[in-house]
Amino acid sequence: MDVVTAEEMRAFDRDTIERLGIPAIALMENAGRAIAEEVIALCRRRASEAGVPGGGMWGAGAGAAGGVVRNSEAGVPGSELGRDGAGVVGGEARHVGAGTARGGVWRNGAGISGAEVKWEGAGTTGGGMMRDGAEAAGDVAGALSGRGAPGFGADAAGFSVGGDAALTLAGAGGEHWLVLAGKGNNGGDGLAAARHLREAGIAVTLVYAAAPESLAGEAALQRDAAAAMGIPAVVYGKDALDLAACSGIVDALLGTGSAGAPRGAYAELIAAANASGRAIVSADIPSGLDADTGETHEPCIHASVTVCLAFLKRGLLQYPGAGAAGRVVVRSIGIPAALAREGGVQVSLLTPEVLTARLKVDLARRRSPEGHKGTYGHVLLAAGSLRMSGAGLLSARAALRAGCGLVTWALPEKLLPYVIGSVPELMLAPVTGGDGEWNAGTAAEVLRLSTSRDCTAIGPGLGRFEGDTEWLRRLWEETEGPMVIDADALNILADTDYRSWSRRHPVILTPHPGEMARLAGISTAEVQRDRIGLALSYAVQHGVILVLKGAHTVIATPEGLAYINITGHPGMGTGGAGDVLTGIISGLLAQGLEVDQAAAFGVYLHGLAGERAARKRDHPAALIAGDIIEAL
Ligand SMILES: NC(=O)C1=CN([C@@H]2O[C@H](COP(=O)(O)OP(=O)(O)OC[C@H]3O[C@@H](n4cnc5c(N)ncnc54)[C@H](OP(=O)(O)O)[C@@H]3O)[C@@H](O)[C@H]2O)[C@@H](O)CC1
Ligand SMILES: [K+]
Repeated sequence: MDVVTAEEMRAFDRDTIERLGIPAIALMENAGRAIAEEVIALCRRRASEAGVPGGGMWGAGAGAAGGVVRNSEAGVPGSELGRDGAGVVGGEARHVGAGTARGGVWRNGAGISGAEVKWEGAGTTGGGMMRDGAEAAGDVAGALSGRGAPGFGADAAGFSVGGDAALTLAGAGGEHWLVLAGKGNNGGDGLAAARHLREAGIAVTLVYAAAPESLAGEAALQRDAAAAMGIPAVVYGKDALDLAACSGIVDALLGTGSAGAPRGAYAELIAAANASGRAIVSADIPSGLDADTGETHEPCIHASVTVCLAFLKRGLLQYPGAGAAGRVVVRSIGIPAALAREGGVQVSLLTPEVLTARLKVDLARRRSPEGHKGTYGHVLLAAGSLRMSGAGLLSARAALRAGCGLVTWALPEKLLPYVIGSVPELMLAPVTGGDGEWNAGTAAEVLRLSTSRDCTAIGPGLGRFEGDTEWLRRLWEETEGPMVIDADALNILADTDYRSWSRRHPVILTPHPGEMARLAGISTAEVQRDRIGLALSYAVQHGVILVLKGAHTVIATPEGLAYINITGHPGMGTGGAGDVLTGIISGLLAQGLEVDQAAAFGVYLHGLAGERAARKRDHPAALIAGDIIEAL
């Protein structure tokens, strides 16, 4: 699934309209319909959660409306893993559930679902929508075909008629939605949605943020169509308005054309919508969100559902924006997906589909029936010091669990008596250093050890020492095969301009945001401001694969491509989890995966294992790094 910037989105809009000749109003109509369908799906979900058959939530719905958000924020029903309920819903997700542990998360509603998920069926969030829809359609067909009447079996009925299930809501009369419309095309999308909601029997009131006369182009056409249908409208600041007096709110104030913090009436409406406690469905992005960076301006809509149009926007994957978007549904509006490929979109969501189709990873990790330990590669790990020997142990064990044939752990010799036997499958290679710390003189020993190894991982628990820059420089320039650099080895790099160092083989850097800040010479807050943008520019400028860890880890390549991972959960913020990731990536490299494959697949597997491990605990916070290894 492609992830775009606002500028890329505008180019694809233009291309579709001008080159393919699809009228802009057709795209807006499709957008409006998609938004209306998701509003109706939300009404159905909360009705079924409240045990009200078919809807009719108005009144009792006040609590339930807010409840969709509050419950998922508390991890219920969003996920037993305590995620914030922010998921991404989209077509490729249908590959997710099949045969992977991801299905478990998915069932809890914190995963990916989407338009196409409807075909996937039971056990998914989207499947819930479809079940409702299918039943509705079936009811109509059943009634019309005479099913149930004596002498007419279902198969005997030769004629049936289905309804427009996704735009049908039983008990719609109990709903009243406000559509907050800005004066741009985002507002136009909301106005188109209002007509479909009205058609479904839902009471709708339009709330214009600006004078309706200020709307232009397609948005003005939508304004006139809504008026011609007699949909009631108020103008903010002119007419009386109580945002709490409704069962839900469509946020169509600002989309990808917005710039900076919401101003004037827009800001006031956003604040009032958030304060209303009602469920909010955002058109394209929550108003107040920076569509590219994920920064949330003050104020920014806190949506229950965001109906993202055509392509996933970067800002919906980056925190805090990802937290403000709620459940994200990516809906097609008639802009061909191929435009993203042709347009050179750099960023993809790391789905199983992307792993197999774009990165050519064998998710099944098939092993040769005649394979032996030599077939699956040998990792050399230079890690651990007296006070941080556990980091080395975790990395080494994770590499073994990731499936490599052999791991040799090079460690200061004083550690040997303490770690010997703790992982019997490991080979230990003590290097000189009486005090349990690394020293500059060990470079030659590590180099000797590395000659017959498939990859080298350096850093977990390494510590800093006199002459460490020259030590790392030698390993960087002289080790054969790919290299993974983590933890203190990253801090060594941060203290020098290593771009002048020569290297014939690829390197993967795995910084957490603090290490990234040191590498890039900026603050951690600046790193987090636009993780995707920073990871991409750093990877390209430094010629490395960069794994920027944290919520939604970014994997960026020197060729300027990035993958955003959404497996994992906040319980994985625990000491040693990064050491485990280094081990997994190294273990995959040793098995012959290319650096981009090993980095992306490693991050993905690490998150999945974290999810599996957390499910075995009473609470995800109880997770420790060793649990992740055992869940691999
Ligand atoms: N054919 C297409 O293009 C398609 C577009 N689509 C949809 O259109 C959306 C993009 O539409 P858009 O480009 O019209 O911009 P949009 O987000 O509605 O806002 C612009 C308006 O907001 C105003 N404004 C800006 N910043 C502001 C602020 N901070 N605070 C207050 N006001 C601010 C600005 O006013 P100005 O400052 O110029 O006076 C301007 O009037 C996109 O997200 C998707 O939903 C889809 O349907 C697919 C087809
Ligand atoms: K919006």
